[in-house]
Amino acid sequence: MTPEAAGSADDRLLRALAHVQDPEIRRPLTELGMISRAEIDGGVARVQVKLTVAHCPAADRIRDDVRAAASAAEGVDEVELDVTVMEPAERKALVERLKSSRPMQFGPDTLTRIIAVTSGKGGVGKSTVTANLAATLARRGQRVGLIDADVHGYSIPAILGLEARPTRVGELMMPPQIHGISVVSIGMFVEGNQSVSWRGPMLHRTLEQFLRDVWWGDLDTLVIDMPPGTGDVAISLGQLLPHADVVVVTTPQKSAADVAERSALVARQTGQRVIGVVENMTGLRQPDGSAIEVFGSGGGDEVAQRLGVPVLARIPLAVEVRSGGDSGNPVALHDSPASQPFTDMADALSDSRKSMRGKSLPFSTDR
Ligand SMILES: Nc1ncnc2c1ncn2[C@@H]1O[C@H](COP(=O)(O)OP(=O)(O)OP(=O)(O)O)[C@@H](O)[C@H]1O
Repeated sequence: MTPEAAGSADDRLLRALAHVQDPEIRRPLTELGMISRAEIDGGVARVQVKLTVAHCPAADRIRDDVRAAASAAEGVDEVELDVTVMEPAERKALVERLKSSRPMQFGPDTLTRIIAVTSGKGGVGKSTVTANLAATLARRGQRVGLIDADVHGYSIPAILGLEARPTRVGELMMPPQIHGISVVSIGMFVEGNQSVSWRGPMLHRTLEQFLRDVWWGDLDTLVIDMPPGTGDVAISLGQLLPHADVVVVTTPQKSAADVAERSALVARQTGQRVIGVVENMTGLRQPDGSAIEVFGSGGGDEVAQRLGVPVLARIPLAVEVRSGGDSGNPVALHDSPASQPFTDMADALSDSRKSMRGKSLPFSTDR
């Protein structure tokens, strides 16, 4: 007899249900108090599920997963499922439990790798690079979170084809998921296509909330799309996440190198570790194999050299990269020549992680 099959029928049913996770909270329903009844009576499994909130976007998935798990339990021929919603006091108790189980989600000893993607100026493809990096890591089976902190140019939801907003469970926010990535964007908190004109303290509080009140679950990597430049958000995130790794995106244009270097220096001043440069919009490949250097050449090397870090990847201009972002299906979701540079970037980041472990770095401000 397998351990699963041991014990009373009700115990067996409960153990089978313990494999079902809440897709947003990413913990077993049994642990979250979401299974309020589980019994087997003459081959009929009667299960009561309590959703955390009414209109829970994950309700259908939870219902299907519970039904499948209960059906698979030994001695079950039929499943009767009753789906209700937690009482406010039950929800409050759950939120308290969740909060106390992770007092500092991304504190200095977090196991989550934090990668902040920054650039000197706008329009160099920082959001495109960030979204495609997140998609590449998610395709590799990583649990990936993405914060779109680009206040004035929030474009991550559009690039990923995401319209949903976070679900509130008491004081916690459950981030919507798309392509296997949990996403929170400043754009999800403003109506329509309005611009955000918040001042520093308001931005700081919002970022703090993203890190504290959003339930990210256990992430392997948290990727952050920073606003271009050296403004309030860069400083706030430097203070909130001094242990983040920073990647600088630039075009090959030499004139872009100065501003790109400045954004990296701000990151360093807050103690963040600049780990490399990504050169985007490198050459436009022609059918004969040659490339037109639309934005010149050498910008990535120039920034990398000044900062003393490697060029992690060079991403050519490609119609597929642009159209993937326009259609909400980033190119990195599929294997193709245009998605290969993002694979290279993810490999280089993983190598940089390995080579950094246990090493002290040549910059006094780096950790
Ligand atoms: N490698 C590429 N090939 C083709 N088009 C690209 C490439 N990278 C980015 N783009 C396109 O360039 C435009 C700007 O990209 P994106 O919005 O990612 O830039 P950004 O640096 O995040 O800008 P901002 O900081 O102003 O929000 C988009 O239309 C995007 O599709």
